[in-house]
Amino acid sequence: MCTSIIYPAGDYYFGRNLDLEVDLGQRIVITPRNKNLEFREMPNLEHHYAIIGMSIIRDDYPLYFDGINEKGVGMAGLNFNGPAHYFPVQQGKDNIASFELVPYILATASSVNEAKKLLANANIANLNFSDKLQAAPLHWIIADKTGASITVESTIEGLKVYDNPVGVLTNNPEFPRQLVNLSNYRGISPTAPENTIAPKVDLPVYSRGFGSHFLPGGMDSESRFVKATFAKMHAPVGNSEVENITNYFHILQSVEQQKGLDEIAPNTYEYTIYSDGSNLSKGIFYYRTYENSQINSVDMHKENLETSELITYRVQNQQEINHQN
Ligand SMILES: C[C@H](CCC(=O)NCCS(=O)(=O)O)[C@H]1CC[C@H]2[C@@H]3[C@H](O)C[C@@H]4C[C@H](O)CC[C@]4(C)[C@H]3C[C@H](O)[C@]12C
Repeated sequence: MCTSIIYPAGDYYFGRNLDLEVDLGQRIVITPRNKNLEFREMPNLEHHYAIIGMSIIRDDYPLYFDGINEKGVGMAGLNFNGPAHYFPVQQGKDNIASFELVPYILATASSVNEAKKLLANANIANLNFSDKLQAAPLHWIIADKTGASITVESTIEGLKVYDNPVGVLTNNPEFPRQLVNLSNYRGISPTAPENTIAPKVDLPVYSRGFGSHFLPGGMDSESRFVKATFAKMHAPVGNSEVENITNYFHILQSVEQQKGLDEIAPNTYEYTIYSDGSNLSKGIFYYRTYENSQINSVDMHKENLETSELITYRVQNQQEINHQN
């Protein structure tokens, strides 16, 4: 499972938890402005916005899981197994393969509004990157540095682009159903509720945190959607970049998957392989991993973005304990 959020704190911070049972060997990849990006059914992009994010590289192509661009647009692909449906190439449409969608949008959109325009005539084409890397069933969240956010879902009914008023995405079911389900938790609150069930009976508030007594805590997608929304909506705004990115990771940790809790096959468990988040205005990419709780960062603007070759950083996966004696 995965969870993606946009967190407002003066600047906006965007990223995700990547939950899976295997580490795919991803790296932090910067696609500079002059890296020729090829698309199966669309014209090549020789010059475009620079991108930074988590990705694997195959045949010199960045297969981004999530990322942001230099204009402050962020995008993440999350599993959508079941409802996801991609279509044959269609004449008269902008045919984009699912694995091309993140690089395509981030290379060309400077805002969520521009992304919407690009998607207006899009068809997510059922093309595989290769026999080994077949199309993954995904849906996507796109957000920008103004705080705008949309969800993109290609189902049997066609391509849907929804405004995302909570700035959260997890997995199944379809996005409108996640919002309907959220209504069930209208009463969840950081403060203790009034006794409305039996006002004349003394029902003591015997514990702190009463307002979130009915907050779901499961690993499933609906539970994470509700919990991440609650955590995000009530997260404080810090006074510095460090405070803000610290708050940001606390939100994602509220829906982190610990090893051993989500068995997807005998003795095989899904877990939060990495969490990442970027300051959309500053172009700084932060991440932690399951093994390394320290927050690491890569600033895209410290690289020469006018170049034409992919730039990669190894994911720091080693835990460094600060031994104090
Ligand atoms: C599995 C990842 C999503 C994590 C997630 O949502 N897990 C929830 C599982 S579930 O709901 O509980 O079943 C997705 C996110 C981005 C995906 C990758 C990117 O789309 C880039 C390429 C695309 C290729 O077509 C397939 C390999 C791949 C490298 C994808 C592998 C995999 O599907 C990734 C890594």
